[in-house]
Amino acid sequence: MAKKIGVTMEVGNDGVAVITISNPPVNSLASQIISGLKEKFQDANQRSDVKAIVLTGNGGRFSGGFDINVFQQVHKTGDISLMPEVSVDLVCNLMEDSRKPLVAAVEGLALGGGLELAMACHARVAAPKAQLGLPELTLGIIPGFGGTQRLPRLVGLEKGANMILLSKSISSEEGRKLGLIDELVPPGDLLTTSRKWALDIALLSDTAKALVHVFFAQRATSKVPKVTDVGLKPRPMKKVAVIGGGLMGSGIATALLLSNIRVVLKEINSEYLLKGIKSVEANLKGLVSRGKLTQDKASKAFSLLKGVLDYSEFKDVDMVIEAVIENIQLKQKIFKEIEEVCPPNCILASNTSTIDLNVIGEKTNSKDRIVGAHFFSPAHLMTLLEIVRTENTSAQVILDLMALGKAIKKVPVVVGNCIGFAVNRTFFPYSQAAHMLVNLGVDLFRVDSVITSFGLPLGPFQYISPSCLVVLMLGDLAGHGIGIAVKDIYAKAYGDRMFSSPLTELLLKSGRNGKINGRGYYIYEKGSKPKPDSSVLSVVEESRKLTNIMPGGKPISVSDKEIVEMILFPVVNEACRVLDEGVVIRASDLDVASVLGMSFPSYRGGLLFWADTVGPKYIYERLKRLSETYGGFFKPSRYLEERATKGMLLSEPKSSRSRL
Ligand SMILES: CCCCCCCCCCCCC[C@H](O)CC(=O)SCCNC(=O)CCNC(=O)[C@H](O)C(C)(C)COP(=O)(O)OP(=O)(O)OC[C@H]1O[C@@H](n2cnc3c(N)ncnc32)[C@H](O)[C@@H]1OP(=O)(O)O
Repeated sequence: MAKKIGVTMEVGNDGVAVITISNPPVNSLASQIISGLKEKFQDANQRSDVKAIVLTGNGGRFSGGFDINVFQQVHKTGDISLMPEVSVDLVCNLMEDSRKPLVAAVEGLALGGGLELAMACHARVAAPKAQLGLPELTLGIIPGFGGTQRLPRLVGLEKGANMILLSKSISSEEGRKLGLIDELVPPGDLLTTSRKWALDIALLSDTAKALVHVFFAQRATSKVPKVTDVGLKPRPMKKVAVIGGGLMGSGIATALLLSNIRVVLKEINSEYLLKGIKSVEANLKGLVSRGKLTQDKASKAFSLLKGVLDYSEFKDVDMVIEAVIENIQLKQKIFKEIEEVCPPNCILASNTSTIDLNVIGEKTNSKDRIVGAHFFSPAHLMTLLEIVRTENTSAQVILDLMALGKAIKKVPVVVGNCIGFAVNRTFFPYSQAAHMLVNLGVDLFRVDSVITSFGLPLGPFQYISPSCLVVLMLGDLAGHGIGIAVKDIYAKAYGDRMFSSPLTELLLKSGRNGKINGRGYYIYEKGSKPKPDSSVLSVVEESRKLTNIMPGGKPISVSDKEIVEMILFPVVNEACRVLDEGVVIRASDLDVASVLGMSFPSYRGGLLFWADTVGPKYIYERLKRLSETYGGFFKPSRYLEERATKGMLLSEPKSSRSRL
């Protein structure tokens, strides 16, 4: 059968034009191939439906280089005009200067002009064991498609010169190591990966879309209807009192001091007060040692701190931030006291992450001044500040706290008052789902590994939601005793969709309280990475016996993708309820909060942006099937069902305004 010679172009639904060289057996660059390439590149650059271009060779070979027969003809005839003009108009103008990204998909071999064409592309994806080289000197010529310039820039001058002067080829594996090849994939994935690369370079990638979304979403958080658009001006916050010098209180105090705000730190006795002051000092020292703060600035900040054991310094404070333990009675007592001792316009804020603010302020007559200032631990480092408003909180107070948040380099996100507010409420199913999977027989270290591969910095068993008091079954980092303390509060509010696992209690009973005492699911030793503690598996087995949810007593078999879905889809589901109840002003606020508060990968755009890329319909159907198998924990929310069935995105604004 006559061999098919030519250059073809196919444009896929993804907008990628695949240009293929066909000239068996080595796809040598004969004159008609070169003219064909010129024509296709011009066409691809002109077509509006083409977003990016992939160049490849037919028959498992990219190209063996320029057609040596032409050289032979020139030798015979002396007619140099037989040499097609290629370097400038093809390689430079049409390829390197292409307005659209151009990726070479290299298989088999790319030699001489073949490799030179590949190097004129913006990136190169190769299959294993491809032969790459510039053997022109074996023909008595030098590389004429720009290879003498591009190869050394890609692999370094020494290696490049060596390859050219010795006509030495390398494999695509070595090319990957040297930077000549950008990604190595199996032959079957070559075109798919090359297309993705081409689109990524075109900045049409999901990653680019996600990060641009987060950029604008973060700026949108400063627009709060009826607060920032009614002509109010924020009042200066020169002196702030922090009640409670524990982990959160000392972190909050540090954040305030770093922005030159005078801080009065109150504790109940001198021992706790000294501890709190030492914690602030340690926070500042830590910043200095990490080069984030000069010693002078640290000393100046520390000089603005005053420790007290009573309210004598409260008479001229602009704001009080309560940061004591999550005890309702204690908080109510404190709020009653500060209402009496503070100026009448002083803002009365609580750092609570769990308790209803209306309950906290129950014994006061200052409902308009009560607000949540929910920091995330470590409070002097984490940038998210949830500003929790009740239906009584005044716009001025919200505006003042937003301004203070910005002044101390936080990203304030205004949210509504419910158990867990926005982030903690949304993410409480995160750890519970992980615990369910482990009780269903899935290896807990695998769960952590899958979730970190998805993009969260730590898995649910090592992770802690940064506010320290967030989700019911906390990871090692916060200490498991805390998680149990808030469990009942969540159970009361969201009991219909919770999974209760004895694993945390069993872990505590076995003397493992997480990083606090060096052992949790992992072993923590100073200076080394946490190591999975295989001895914890006996505790896991005990939990599995108690919950007895493994079908037929046998561990379930799930793929990594299913693990991600079983853990994050319930989180998306709860986010839908948060949207439905108007706890956030807009979906993108929750994206920002998920990224800054839970370290959800920003390159996925935040929780709801990611969910919309997965597709509400798919999420709804998966949760429906999971709820049929595993019960109400996965039951799709009304909002999700509605959006899925109407083909709407989760992030599309509700017709009715949020309750904020
Ligand atoms: C003299 C003119 C003066 C003017 C000079 C001005 C300079 C301006 C230059 C402009 C363009 C320059 C572009 C570039 O820089 C120059 C080049 O690309 S030169 C070519 C570089 N490539 C090579 O040297 C590769 C040579 N080929 C091989 O090494 C091997 O063939 C292979 C590719 C590794 C495959 O090996 P095998 O699988 O063993 O197969 P064979 O070797 O048997 O070959 C099969 C078959 O293909 C023919 N063939 C191979 N390569 C070419 C080729 N590049 N052009 C034409 N034909 C080629 C080979 O002859 C066999 O043919 P068959 O015998 O089956 O008919």
